[in-house]
Amino acid sequence: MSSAMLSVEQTELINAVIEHAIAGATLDRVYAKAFAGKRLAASDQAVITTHAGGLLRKLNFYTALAGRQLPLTPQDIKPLLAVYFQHQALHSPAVKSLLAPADFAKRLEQVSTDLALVDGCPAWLDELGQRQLGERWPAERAALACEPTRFIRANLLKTNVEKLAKRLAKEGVSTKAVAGAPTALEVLNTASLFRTETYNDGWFEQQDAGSQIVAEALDVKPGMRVVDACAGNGGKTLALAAMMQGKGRLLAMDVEQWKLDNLKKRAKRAQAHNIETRLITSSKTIKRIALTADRVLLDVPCSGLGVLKRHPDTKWGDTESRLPVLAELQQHILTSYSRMLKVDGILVYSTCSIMPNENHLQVQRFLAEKPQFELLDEQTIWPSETGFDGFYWAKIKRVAE
Ligand SMILES: C[S@@+](CC[C@H](N)C(=O)[O-])C[C@H]1O[C@@H](n2cnc3c(N)ncnc32)[C@H](O)[C@@H]1O
Repeated sequence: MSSAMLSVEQTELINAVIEHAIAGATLDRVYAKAFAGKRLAASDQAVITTHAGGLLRKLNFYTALAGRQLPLTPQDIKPLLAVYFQHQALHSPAVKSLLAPADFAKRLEQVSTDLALVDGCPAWLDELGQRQLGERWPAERAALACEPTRFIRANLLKTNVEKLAKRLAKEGVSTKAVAGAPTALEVLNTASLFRTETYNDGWFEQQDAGSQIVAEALDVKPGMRVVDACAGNGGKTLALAAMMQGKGRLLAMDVEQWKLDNLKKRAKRAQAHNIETRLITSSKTIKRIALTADRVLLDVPCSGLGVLKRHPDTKWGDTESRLPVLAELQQHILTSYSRMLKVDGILVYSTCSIMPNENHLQVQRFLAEKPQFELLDEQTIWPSETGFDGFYWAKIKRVAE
C-alpha cells in the first residue's frame, strides 16, 4: 500500500460524507450535497468517493478498530477517520493518529480474526449469505466489499464501442473493452465522464456491465413489441432501445411517475425515439395489454444485495425483515405481469441480488404454478467471478395461453 497525502479540504469532505451517511442519508444524495457548488476537479471527487466509500464499505471493521460501536455518533467520526487513515497509510494535516503504531498493530490483529468483519459484513447479512449461498458466500462477501469498477454502455443508436473509446480518449478518459459484455467499456482513470462532450452528445450511459448483460438476455429485435415493466429511471430500457435500433415499440412502465420522467429525459438525450412511458396505476394497466408483447422484462424490486459495492450505505440501515415482503411482491409481479406476454414470447425475470430466494427459487415457484411457461436459461452474475455487480436473470418462454 503506498502512502498518500490528502488535503484538509478533501479530508473535511470525507468527514462530511460520513457524517451525513451515518445519519441515514442515501450515498448518492450525500455526494451530491457534498460536491454542490464546489466545481471540484474530477481527481478530487475520486479521492473523496474512494475513501468515503472505502470506509463505508467496511464501517463495522473500522468502528471496531477505533474501539467504538455501531450505531455511530458524529463524535465517533474523528477516531474512525484516524484508524482508516492509519490502516490505508494515508496522511492529512486534518487527521491525528488515534493509536501508537504498536497498539494499532495489536488492535488490527484482534479485529482481523473475524473475517466477516474484515469484509465489512453486518451480522444479519453474514447469516443470510451463509444460509443462502453456503460455501460460495465468503468469496461473494469479499467481492461485495471491493471498490466498484466504473463501466459505461456505448449507445448503439449513436456510435459503437470502438468509436466511443477513441472519442473519450481525446477527452482524457481511458477505457478498455469488457470480455462478455460487448456494449461495455471499463473506465480506467478518474476523469470526469459527465463533463465530456461525448456524454452531452448522448454517446454513452454509465451502467454496470452486469446490468448490460441482463438487458441482452431479453434478445430483443428491431420491430418487436417490448415491455419493460419495472423500468425505473430506464437503465435497461435505454439499452433495449439501442438493441432495437429505435425500431418497434418499447413500453416502459413503473409505479413511480418521477422515475419515468427521468427516463424520458435520458431517452431524449440518447435519441431513443421508440420509447413510450406508462404509469402503472392498477392491475387494469397490465390486463389491458394481455397477450400482446413479444418480450417482457421484469427487472423486479429486490434487496439490492448484488450491488453493495456501489451502495455500501444500505447494509447498515437494513435488516432481513423486509425480504419476505419483497419476495411476495416479486412473485406477484412475475405472476400477473407475465400475462402481457404473447404465446412464443419471451420474458426475462431479473434482480440485482445474488440470493437464490429472490432468484432461482422465485422462478421455480412460478413455473410450478404456471405450466404454460418454460425456463429457457438462467444465470447468476457473481461479483467474485466477474468483477461486475451481482445480478440474476431467467429467460422464460410462454408456450401456451
Ligand atoms: C430494480 S428497479 C428497476 C431498475 C431499472 N430497470 C434499471 O435498469 O435502471 C425496480 C423498479 O420497480 C419499480 N416497482 C416497484 N413496484 C412495482 C410494481 N408493483 N410494478 C412495477 N414496478 C414496480 C420500482 O419503482 C423500481 O423502479
